[in-house]
Amino acid sequence: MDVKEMEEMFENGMQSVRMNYYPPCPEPDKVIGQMPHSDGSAVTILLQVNGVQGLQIKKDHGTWMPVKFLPEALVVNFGDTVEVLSNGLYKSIEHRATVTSEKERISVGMFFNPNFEANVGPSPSLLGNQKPIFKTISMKEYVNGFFSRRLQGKFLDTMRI
Ligand SMILES: O=C(O)CCC(=O)C(=O)O
Ligand SMILES: [Fe+2]
Repeated sequence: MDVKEMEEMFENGMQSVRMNYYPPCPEPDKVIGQMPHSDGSAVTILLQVNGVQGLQIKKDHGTWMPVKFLPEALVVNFGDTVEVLSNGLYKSIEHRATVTSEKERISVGMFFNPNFEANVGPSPSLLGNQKPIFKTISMKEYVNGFFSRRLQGKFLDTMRI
């Protein structure tokens, strides 16, 4: 991606944090900590605070795979913004959080986003002569759209052409 284009988009970018507390549940199979979703961010960095496993990612065939907890490690994933920017080349991973019957679980997600002057759409410098598969919308519309729906599935599906 053209450096200038990236700088314009991400300089003074919006960062946000979500702190998740999942209490234990006597019947963990009947509940979900966090619904399946992909993040709206460009990049997410997740800290699993207290060593309890619970994050799962959706693999190609729709099967849920646990992400092994590694002490002192961060989990890094792409969100919808990178999938849109790359015109679908890099996928935002769908994930969910499960709970256990024994112990609470705590995680902290840091979300790295474009600034509010930016537009979110396929990057002109990456696109070349490919056909864009996503619409371009303002970051304000993107954030409003993302947060006015349930955290479920992939928000970028609403941007497909
Ligand atoms: O708790 C986790 O492991 C995942 C949290 C998450 O997906 C989020 O906050 O967006
Ligand atoms: Fe997430």
